[in-house]
Parts: sequence; structure tokens; C-alpha cells
Amino acid sequence: MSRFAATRSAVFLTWQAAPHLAIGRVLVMVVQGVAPLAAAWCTKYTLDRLTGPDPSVGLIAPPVLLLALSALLVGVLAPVDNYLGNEHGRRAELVARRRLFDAVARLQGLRRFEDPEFLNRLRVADSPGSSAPCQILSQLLSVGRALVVIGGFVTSMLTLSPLLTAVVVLAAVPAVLAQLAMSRRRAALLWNTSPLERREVFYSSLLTQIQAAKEIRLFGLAGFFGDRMLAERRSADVLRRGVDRRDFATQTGLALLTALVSGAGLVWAAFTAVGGSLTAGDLTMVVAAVAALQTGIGGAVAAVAELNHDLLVFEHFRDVERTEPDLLEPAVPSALPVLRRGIEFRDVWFRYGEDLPWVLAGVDLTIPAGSAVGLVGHNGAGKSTLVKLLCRLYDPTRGAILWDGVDLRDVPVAELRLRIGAVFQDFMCYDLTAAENIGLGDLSAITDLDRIEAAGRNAGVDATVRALGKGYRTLLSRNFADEADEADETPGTGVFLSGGQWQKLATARAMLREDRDLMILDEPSSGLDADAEHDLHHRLRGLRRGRTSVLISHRLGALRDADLIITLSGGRVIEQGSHQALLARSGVYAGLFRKQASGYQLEELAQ
Ligand SMILES: Nc1ncnc2c1ncn2[C@@H]1O[C@H](COP(=O)(O)OP(=O)(O)OP(=O)(O)O)[C@@H](O)[C@H]1O
Repeated sequence: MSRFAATRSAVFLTWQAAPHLAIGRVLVMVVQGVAPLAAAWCTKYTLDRLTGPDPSVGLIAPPVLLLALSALLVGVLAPVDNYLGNEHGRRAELVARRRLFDAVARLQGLRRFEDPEFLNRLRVADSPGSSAPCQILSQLLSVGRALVVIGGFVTSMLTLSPLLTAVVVLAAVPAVLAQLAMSRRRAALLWNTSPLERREVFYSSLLTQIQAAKEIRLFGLAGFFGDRMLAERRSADVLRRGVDRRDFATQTGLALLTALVSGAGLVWAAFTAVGGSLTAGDLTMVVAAVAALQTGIGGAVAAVAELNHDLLVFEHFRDVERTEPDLLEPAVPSALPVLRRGIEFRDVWFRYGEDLPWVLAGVDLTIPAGSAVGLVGHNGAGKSTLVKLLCRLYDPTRGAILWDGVDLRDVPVAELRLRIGAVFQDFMCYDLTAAENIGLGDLSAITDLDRIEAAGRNAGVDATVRALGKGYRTLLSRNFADEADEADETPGTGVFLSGGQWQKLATARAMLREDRDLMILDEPSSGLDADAEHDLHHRLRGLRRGRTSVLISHRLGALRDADLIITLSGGRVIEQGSHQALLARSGVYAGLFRKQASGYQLEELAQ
């Protein structure tokens, strides 16, 4: 994207965010640009009339009044400009963040979130303030203001000394080049420090988050992670220091050059005035013009440099917005039929990256409609991966997944996901109320307490939730319990749940979608006690009857009643059949099942 296109896009965004504020800021900019010039001319006229042959109050009153007015304007407009800029910044930031996070939400798969380059770009695009193209508008306004000042004073100075004008303007050329180089260095710094900052944030969050607090204390890891956090900071600081040193050298050189040129200009003007070629008013005009030109050019150059930097950052924002989707939506979408025959994996191959090994290597299987399917395999066999492909969080590298004969890639992703309920192995624990934690499974039910409670009952968590201080309204976090919560006399505000209780809540979330075509349960009972597990599987058996479901569990007793059990190994289906059929086969499933069963029998005998 060219700089011009990026500028246009940023300005358009700020315009969309608040057109009236944008207009107000442009007006303020023009007045702020004109006011110093008006003040300089008024001073010159006042002095010339005072030192002229016939000074009188009537003669000097108009320029003095104008001088006072411009001083007033300069004084008042500074805070006005500040207020409008801040308000405009806030509004533009809202629009920019909405666009950025809409773009992130449009990424339907998981691949981009495993791509460090994309994550770095996201961090730069989302770094505080930088996603606000308002900064770009602010820099443009600063440049505009400086150009008005420069234009006015150059014209004024040309009438007094074209040579001095040329010297002052030419002296700005190295400043422009140096500032541009500095801004490029700053933008590169932002990019180069982004991975270091992400790691630093990772370590600092480990040190401050409750999830990690237990292990960190028990294993005495605070110092270890603290050192790593500071090491990342030090590495980033080395880069920052390098850029600071180069900027320091550049800025000192520029300051000396500026002082030299303005000093020489003032000496010339003073000698010329003594010689009588310049009036006292002219002299003040030269003094004001040299100062204003130096500041104006310096300001414009600094604003251009900042603009350059902001545009580079904004390009990351635009890049995130234009990130290619990792899952292609079909050009001509097919309708997803109600599942009647089944879901077929046809020679499905999958790996997480081109340089990574195959996880699925020619999987052929069918999940018959209306049947409960159990998925079995050793750790890392690819069970969860298979489920992720079913939800189209990734597309198969080769082969196809067919839903009643329709390739999942030919269906809009959102439509497919509406038909699926799932509880994942790494389920989420939201710092929200119990009702919301369940209601998130189907946003249309987030306020429907009857449905939420029914889902809670189906998942066997209803009694637990009711026993909390505020029942389903209990906030399941202490992260956000504020003073009102603390003062609340009802106990149970902001409570912690146990691991198994959280897992049941995640299952309840999936239960809210029990009417969907396909239910996926990836290890839904791994954290449950024996009673709760028995209870959950009993309920699930009832709920799954006649429905299509896939259940993954290492507790093979839970799978006994499945209509079909499929064993994955080496990226392929190595056996499938009913529990009895697989036991008779004496394969991997039978081996795993007998090992688990013998464990329980030995314990029984030992008692
Ligand atoms: N996001 C990922 N990126 C790269 N490799 C991955 C990713 N997720 C899983 N894998 C790899 O894919 C393989 C299969 O993982 P998967 O989670 O599907 O196994 P699983 O059968 O569900 O195992 P478990 O029984 O331990 O849950 C593993 O070797 C794992 O390291």
C-alpha cells in the first residue's frame, strides 16, 4: 500500500468517526497558523508607528488591539485544539478497534493464531494509540499549521531579505532528511521489539495470573520467570538504546545547525538596522520570522517524521485488516442439509505445517447419522485434531470431509458451526456469571434462564450452581469483583469453582446446543469424580440416543455403549466396531480396555 493510499485511508477513517470534529480541528489549525503571522505584523506596525514622526494613540490602537486579539486566540485555541484532538482520538480509536477486531474475527480458522509473524503484526497494530489513525490526522494538521506559518513568514521575509530567507529555508533540508531517517528507525524498532515485548508480556502474565500462581510458588519459579522477563526487556532495551543514541547524535547536530543559521540571521539583521536599511519594526519582523521559520520548519519536519512513523504502523493495521482468510469461503455456497446419512472422512490427510509431520495420514471413516461414535487412541493419535477438522477450524491438507455428501469447504463456515455443539478438551473458563458461562453456548439463550438451567441439569451442574450465593447470577471470578461486590451481603459473589465443576459448566454450555445435528464431546469427564462421571455419562447416553455424536475419552468404560468405536493410530483408522466386536478382535482397543479394567480389578483384590 502506498503512503498516499494509507494516508487517505486513515483520514477517511477519522472523518467517518466524527466529521464535525474533523472540520473543527481543521478550522482551529488554520487560525493557529495565521495568528503568529498576524501578531508579527501587528508588532511591526506598532513599533514603526511608535518610532515614526507622529506617534499617537489613534495610530497604534488598531494594531495593538489586533495583537491582543491574536494573543487571545493563540491562548484559547491551544486547549480547544487539545480537547478536540483528544475527543476525536477517542472516537477514531473506537472505529479503528472495531475494524481491527472485526478483521480478527473474520479469520475463521486457527492457523493465523499460530503464526508468530501475524501475532507480531497484530501486536504492533493494536499497540496503544497506534491503531488510532487520528494521530495521522493530527500530524497532517500539524504539517498544515506549520505550512501556513512558513508560507506567511517566508512571504514576509522575502520583502525584507530574499537571501536570508533562502538560507533559513535551505538549512531545513538536512533536518527534513534526518527526521525522516529517524522516523524510519523508530518504526523498524517497533517491529523488531514486538516479538521481545510479546515474550515479556507472556512472562509477566505468568507472574501475575492466578492460573500459574500455584506452580510458580510450589516450584519456586518466580525468580526464574522474573529473570527471563527482564532478559527480554534488556534485549529490547539494547535495540531502543541504539536507536536513541543515533537520534541523539542527529538531533544535536540539527540543533547546532539551527542555532548557527538563526544566530547569523539575527546578527545580519541587527547590523543592517544600525546601518539604517531596516526599521525597528523590520528588525522585530526579522527576529519573529527567523524564530517562526525555525520552529515552523522544525515542527513540520517533526510532524512529517511522526507521520511517516504512524503510517508505517498504520500499514500493519491495514495488513491485519487485509489478512487472507485461512479458510476460503465457497464462491457458490452449498446449503448444508439436515444430517440424515452421515459424515464421511474420505482419505483425509492433515498436518499443522508444511515442515511438521502428518497427524492424519489417510483417514477413512464414517460417522453415521443418529449414532453415538466413540473415538479412541493413544495420546497424540490425532483425536482432537480430527474433531477440529470436523468443526472446520482447519481444512484437510488432502482429502475431504463430506456431510451427507456435501464437502464442508462448500458450505459457509458459520452455517456449519451453527449445526454443531462441542465441549473441547481445553475448554474455556470465562470470568463471567454462571448463567453467562452456560449461555455463551447459544447467544440467543443468554438471558433465557429456563434453557440455561435445563442445560445445567443435563450437565449435572445445576445443584452446584444453585448452592452458590447468587445461584446462576454468581460471578465466577474474583478478578472483577469490585467494591459493590465486596460490600454485598450475599455470600458467594465472585467465587472460584473446582476444575471438575468448571468442566461440567463447559458441558452445560455445549448442552445448550443439544438440538444441533452433531455433538462433539472431547474428554468431557476427565476432571470428574467417579459419581459425577457415571452420572454425566448416564445423562449423555440418554441425550445422545438417536443423535449424532462423537465422544472422545480415555476412560473406555464411558464408550462401551457407543454404537461405533473407532481407534486411531499412526494417523489412520486401525479398527472400528462395537465394544464387543473390538474386544473379540483383541486389537489396540481391547488391549487398552483390558489394561484399564485389570487396574480396577487389582485394586478390588487388594482391599
Ligand atoms: N496446533 C498444533 N500445532 C502443531 N502440532 C499440533 C497442534 N495441535 C496438536 N498438534 C500435534 O498433533 C498431534 C495430535 O494431537 P491431538 O491433540 O490431535 O492428539 P490427541 O489424540 O487428541 O491426544 P490426547 O489423547 O493426548 O488428547 C500431536 O503430535 C500434537 O503435538
